[in-house]
Amino acid sequence: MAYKHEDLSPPLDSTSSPPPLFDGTTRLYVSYTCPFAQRVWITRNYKGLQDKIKLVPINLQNRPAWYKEKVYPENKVPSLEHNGKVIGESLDLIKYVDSNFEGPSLFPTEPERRKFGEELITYIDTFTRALYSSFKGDAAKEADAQFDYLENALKKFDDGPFFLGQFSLVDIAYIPFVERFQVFLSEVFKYDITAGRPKLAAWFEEINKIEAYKVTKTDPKELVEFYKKRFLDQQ
Ligand SMILES: N[C@@H](CCC(=O)N[C@@H](CS)C(=O)NCC(=O)O)C(=O)O
Repeated sequence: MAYKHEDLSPPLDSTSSPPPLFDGTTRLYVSYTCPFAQRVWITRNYKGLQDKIKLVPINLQNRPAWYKEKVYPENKVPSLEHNGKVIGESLDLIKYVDSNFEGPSLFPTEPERRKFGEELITYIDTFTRALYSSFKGDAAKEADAQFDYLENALKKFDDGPFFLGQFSLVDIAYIPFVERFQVFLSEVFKYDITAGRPKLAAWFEEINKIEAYKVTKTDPKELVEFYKKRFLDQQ
């Protein structure tokens, strides 16, 4: 199926009025640069739900007060307005969107693949935390350990280039963070995450061909500036 192109609307800020909340429209609130929101955005795109789930971008730096007051008291993105409720947490949301909407299934049925998929999804917080906290220390050493872990995981099922063979929620959970680490490690530490890791190289190449993901990618220059300030205290 051809990928359906959509124009992205500008983020809503403190001067914007709220959408007509709870009118039966399903809305996915995101920030275009948030890796957690990106997971749900990719899932929605891959399942071809552009017309069923309306994307509502929020400017997190200048947030509309109604977002916390009327939509999501946690005041974070992503959140999903569906069937009169609002739910959050990206890892729960990708499963929710996969199970409750039409489109290709993004989690296998075979028990061994499901179990491995759950393990990899559980590991992701360890993966991201270890890398973020290494930026002020030995980033290359930690990157070696974390990307070797992914390289090994990619060896488990060899009937496709993805973690569970075919493209799944596991790839979607990791890619927003791998995208950012790839850019930052390469730019600041001259570290190539795919060097000596053929499985990871193939995974990264294949995922970068997926239109549903490509349209969600973050601007690398802005990312480097943002991460330098946030993790290295550099202006
Ligand atoms: N555990 C949450 C994390 C979401 C999150 O931290 N989102 C950030 C943007 S990337 C946010 O909304 N931050 C605003 C805030 O914490 O006030 C998830 O997986 O959805």
